[in-house]
Amino acid sequence: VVGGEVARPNSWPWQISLQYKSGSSFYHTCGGTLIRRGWVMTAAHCVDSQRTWRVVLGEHNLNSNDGTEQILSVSQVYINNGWNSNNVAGGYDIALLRLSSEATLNSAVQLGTLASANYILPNNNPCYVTGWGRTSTGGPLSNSLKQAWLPSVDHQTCSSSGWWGSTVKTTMVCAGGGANSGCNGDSGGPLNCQVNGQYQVHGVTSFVSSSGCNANRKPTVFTRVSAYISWINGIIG
Ligand SMILES: CC(C)c1ccc(NC(=O)[C@H](Cc2ccccc2)NC(=O)[C@H](CCCC[NH3+])NC(=O)C(F)(F)F)cc1
Repeated sequence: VVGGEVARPNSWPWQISLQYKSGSSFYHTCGGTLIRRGWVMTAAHCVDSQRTWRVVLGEHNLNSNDGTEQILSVSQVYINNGWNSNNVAGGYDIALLRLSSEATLNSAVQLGTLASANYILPNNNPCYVTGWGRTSTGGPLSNSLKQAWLPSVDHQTCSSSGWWGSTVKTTMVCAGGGANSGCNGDSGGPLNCQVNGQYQVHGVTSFVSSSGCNANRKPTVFTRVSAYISWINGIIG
């Protein structure tokens, strides 16, 4: 997350850290959202390689024991069939992870509320991007979970010339476009938007401009969760 601030610990209790094993250690690579006690939603581009994954719930500082963490392994990865790892602009950047056991829900670990099927955010809807991703283009990951104010940008604006043009599809959500943005390592995490006074998950962090995470008029682009509700329900039942 570029800009914004360190979040109050566990204030986004559905945010997870997706980590891969290398040698005898695990490393943060992406974010995700706990959507059922045994299921996590993330980006397809996070899990389209063969690795050993684990999910950390109730996490705040990646490098210290907060006392609220729950570490669960991943038993199955379901990548949307439309995903093409050679074309992030094609969309379908969404995947579900079946956990090996169920999370214990408490004040630090809660389920995210998904957007309603087919719901389209109005322009400039209040949203926050959250994650442990780079804090500047090419910079380091954040040790602690960060949040940044990132109002939605409607498709008409986001797909206009000077913005993303036809790279952005209607199955995506744009947010930001100024000094704040998501960045590498935030992938797969939630775009948390306030609808009817409740924070709901409307996006899965997908891509930013290769000329820089917070490039002007290149909002962070998210998979539009409301376009995939029936796919999600078909898998998790
Ligand atoms: C033209 C279109 C097909 C397109 C292709 C690629 C990108 N962006 C990218 O590829 C930038 C590159 C980058 C590196 C370092 C710093 C900033 C940006 N990376 C990204 O946007 C990666 C996902 C890449 C998916 C494909 N492997 N996502 C993210 O970093 C995140 F966190 F924002 F979700 C954007 C658009």
